[in-house]
Formats: sequence, C-alpha cells, structure tokens
Amino acid sequence: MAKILEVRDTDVVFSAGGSQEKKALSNISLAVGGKRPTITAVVGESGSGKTTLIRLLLGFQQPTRGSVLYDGKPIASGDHALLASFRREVQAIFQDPFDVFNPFYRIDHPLLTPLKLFGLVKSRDEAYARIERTLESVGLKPSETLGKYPHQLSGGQRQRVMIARALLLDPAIILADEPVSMVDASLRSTILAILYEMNRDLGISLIYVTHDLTTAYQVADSIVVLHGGHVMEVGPAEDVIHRPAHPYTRALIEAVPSPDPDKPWNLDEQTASPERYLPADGAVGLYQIEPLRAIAAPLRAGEAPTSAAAIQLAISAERDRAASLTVPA
Ligand SMILES: Nc1ncnc2c1ncn2[C@@H]1O[C@H](COP(=O)(O)OP(=O)(O)OP(=O)(O)O)[C@@H](O)[C@H]1O
Repeated sequence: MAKILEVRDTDVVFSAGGSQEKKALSNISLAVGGKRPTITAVVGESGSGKTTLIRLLLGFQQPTRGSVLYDGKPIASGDHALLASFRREVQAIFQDPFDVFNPFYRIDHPLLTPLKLFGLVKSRDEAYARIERTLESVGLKPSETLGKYPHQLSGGQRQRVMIARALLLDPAIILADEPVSMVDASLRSTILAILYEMNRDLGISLIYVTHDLTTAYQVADSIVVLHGGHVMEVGPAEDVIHRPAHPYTRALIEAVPSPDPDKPWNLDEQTASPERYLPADGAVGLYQIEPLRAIAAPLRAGEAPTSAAAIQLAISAERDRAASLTVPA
C-alpha cells in the first residue's frame, strides 16, 4: 500500500543573526500519500514558508520541533531501508530547472544516474528504453532531447526533463515547488496538465507549492493557505475558493488578477463556453477556467464535449504543439 509522508506538529526556527530568531514554520501538520492519490496545493505569498516546508518534507531541513515521518517512521531515524525507499519513492520538481542540471553534462547523465543508483535497470539499453518512454510521456521527443546540453534546451523542455527524471523512478509522491512560475503561460498549462495526469493516471500524490491561487484551484483537491509560517486555512479546493473562511484567504482571492478588469474573478461561470477563455494563439487562459480535476473521465466517442473536456482537449493539443517544436542547434 502507498506510504504516507507526514510532518507532525513541526516548527522550523532559523537563526537570524545574533540572538535573533526567525520562525519560518509554526505548528505545521500535513500528510500526503496513502490509499487515495491526491493533489494538495500549498499556497502562500513570498516568505510564507513554502520552500521551507518542501525542504522539511524532503529531509533537507531538520525540524526545530516535531517530526517528519515516512511510512509512520521518522526519516531521521537512521533506518537505511526506510531512507532508501523514501529517496526513490518521494521525488521533487523545483522552480528553476537550470539550477538543477550540471551544465557540463549532457541531459542523459541526470536521467541515467538515478536509474543506475537505485539498480532499476540491468543494462544501458534497458535504461535508454525506459528514459525514452518517460520522455515521450511528458511530451518530449527523445531524439531531440538526449545528447543535448541543458543550455541547448528551452526552459519548458528542461522543466519537462526534470519531471521525466522524477517519473523515471516510479515515485509514489512528488513535491513540486513552484514548478510553473518560470515558464510562459502556454507551457504552464502543459506542465499543469502533466502534473494532473500524473495524479489521475499514474496514481501519484502531489504537493503543489505555488503563490498562484488560480492554478492551485485548477489542479488541487485540497488547498493549504500558508502565511507567515502558519496554516491560515485548509480544506477542499472548492470550499477554500468558493467559501473562504479566513479573512486572509478572502484577501488573497480578491487580489487574484482578472483578465478583464471590468469583470471580477467569477468561479460561478462554470457552464460558460470554454472558447472565451482560450486566447487566439491556442494557449489556455489560466483564469476563470474550470478546474482540471472536474474532469472525471475521458470523452467517449459520440459524447457531446463538456466545457471541461473541451479545455482538456485544448491542453492536449497545446502539449502536442509544444512537443513538436524543434530544438535550436
Ligand atoms: N536558511 C535560512 N536562514 C534564515 N532565514 C531563513 C532561511 N531560509 C528561509 N528563511 C526565512 O524563512 C521565511 C520563509 O522562507 P521560505 O523560503 O520558506 O519562503 P517562501 O514562501 O518559499 O518564499 P518565496 O516564495 O519567496 O520563495 C522567510 O522569512 C525567509 O527569509
């Protein structure tokens, strides 16, 4: 059964010079994984503690109080078997894919290394077959990706290679720290759709960290609102957005920009035609669209497209378009 990754009653306090202290996280409890794969969005402004939370969940940051548990056991317990499964089953996707890749290695290197490290393949051919399959699953052409150096790929391609790298290890949980904040709007849709499909089709649980409530609403089952290291509000995405309980959440929602300044962010217009949200260049508008999670099943032949399904098709078309772009030499 899928394991649970959990932080329980944790504080993280940093030294802020001299006797000064900065409490980056206060009394945080959060769990992800388990039987039903979910997407949990952690939403907060700059400095709210989002990255500290991800670092805590990855075991890169020690809690000052409380514990980080995987499969019910503290990851800091020195249990090597637990740590090995944690390192393979819990993967991360970061904001800036350029930071992650060593510029002196071809893109093949960071894809081959974890496969070898975890003993997941018996031969180089098997490794490449697996890598090629995974690259294709995130909309990349292996022939245009492998053998290249990181700077020869676009930001969106690098981001997808990073997602492929996480997927190669067949993870149960993915922690995505602002995975779309450095890419343009059309790639944002593509990458969000990939994250959504990882959850729906591969049964991976995700924590999606973002400062953007609209994309959180689009993909997440539940939303955690973080402010000053405290959880302000947590609940199903529908409730947090439509019926925010905390004044801070209400303020965040009111601050979401609308594509039409004369029109407020109106999530009640879910039955409206989706075409109005699709800009002429085919990129899917991120505002006022229906949540991807509303799509329960793919379209069947002859079935009238719902507006949500039409958006999904537009996203797929956009992904195909992005995948067909050739890499400049
Ligand atoms: N190593 C550190 N030493 C001291 N203070 C830190 C350290 N890391 C983070 N902080 C502080 O903790 C708070 C939370 O930082 P964190 O990076 O988690 O926020 P964030 O929500 O990810 O912000 P952003 O969206 O800008 O990346 C901030 O006030 C930050 O200055």
